[in-house]
Amino acid sequence: MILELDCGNSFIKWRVIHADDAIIVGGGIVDSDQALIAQVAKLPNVHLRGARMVSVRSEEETDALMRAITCDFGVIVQTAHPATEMAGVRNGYTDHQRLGMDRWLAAVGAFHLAKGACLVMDFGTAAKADFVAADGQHLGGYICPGMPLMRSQLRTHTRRIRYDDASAERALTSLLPGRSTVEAVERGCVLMLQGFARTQIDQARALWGGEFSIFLTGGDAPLVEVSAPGARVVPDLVFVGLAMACPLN
Ligand SMILES: Nc1ncnc2c1ncn2[C@@H]1O[C@H](COP(=O)(O)OP(=O)(O)OP(=O)(O)O)[C@@H](O)[C@H]1O
Ligand SMILES: CC(C)(CO)[C@@H](O)C(=O)NCCC(=O)O
Ligand SMILES: [K+]
Repeated sequence: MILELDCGNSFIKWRVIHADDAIIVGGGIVDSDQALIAQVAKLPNVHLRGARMVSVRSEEETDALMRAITCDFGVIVQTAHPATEMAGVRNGYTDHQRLGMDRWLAAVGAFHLAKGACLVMDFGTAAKADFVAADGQHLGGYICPGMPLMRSQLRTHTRRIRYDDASAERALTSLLPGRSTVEAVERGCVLMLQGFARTQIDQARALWGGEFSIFLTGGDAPLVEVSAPGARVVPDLVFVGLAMACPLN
């Protein structure tokens, strides 16, 4: 079995898969290294043969997690590294090392699945869009605050915006004009994300006409699905690219 890890800025997504057929044995989302180790250790009958990881955290944090996994589960952790080219995709950044590895792996994974031009949008702590042309050229992309960052900026920098997580969730049963603070903020931020998605799709259409695939990933992808008709929602898109970057067989 193989342990796969996607370390984002707020959460670590993990799963354990069978080495030969990639059948998923278990997985989850945790907010700390300790919680990750505890959850993986709780899975029954797990015999890890290896581990692979993508991280957008600092080198120190990434190394600490790698060491903890090696220490607790006895496997070496392979990490994905920046590349100028992989699986037919050419990195479009002037300095390829600067492109976030989560974006790169999602783009490579999407191009592998689409076998053609694709627009990849990832809605996590940050919202990201990346463009890969039909010939595999990555054209670059966009980064803006995602739902958690927009919401926390408003809460932090205003005095009268205060509400709890439970009311935030209730506020999103509709997107009509908000009639309370929580509704106004939560719905306003969702409309920002949806507007971001629509603008990216317009841009893809201007570049490629109708000939492209749209991929949505990240924890908040469901919030923008209605704005991207025909998009493929692939929650584990980064893992698709990760398996290509770190083959363990
Ligand atoms: N089970 C879940 N656990 C945690 N967050 C979730 C879950 N389901 C949906 N979300 C939402 O997903 C968002 C976080 O997305 P994601 O886990 O993709 O972020 P991240 O990987 O930490 O960020 P980034 O990829 O930008 O570094 C949060 O806004 C959260 O509300
Ligand atoms: C944008 C984030 C934070 C999203 O996780 C990550 O991809 C990252 O740290 N990227 C480096 C900056 C860049 O991609 O240009
Ligand atoms: K991520």
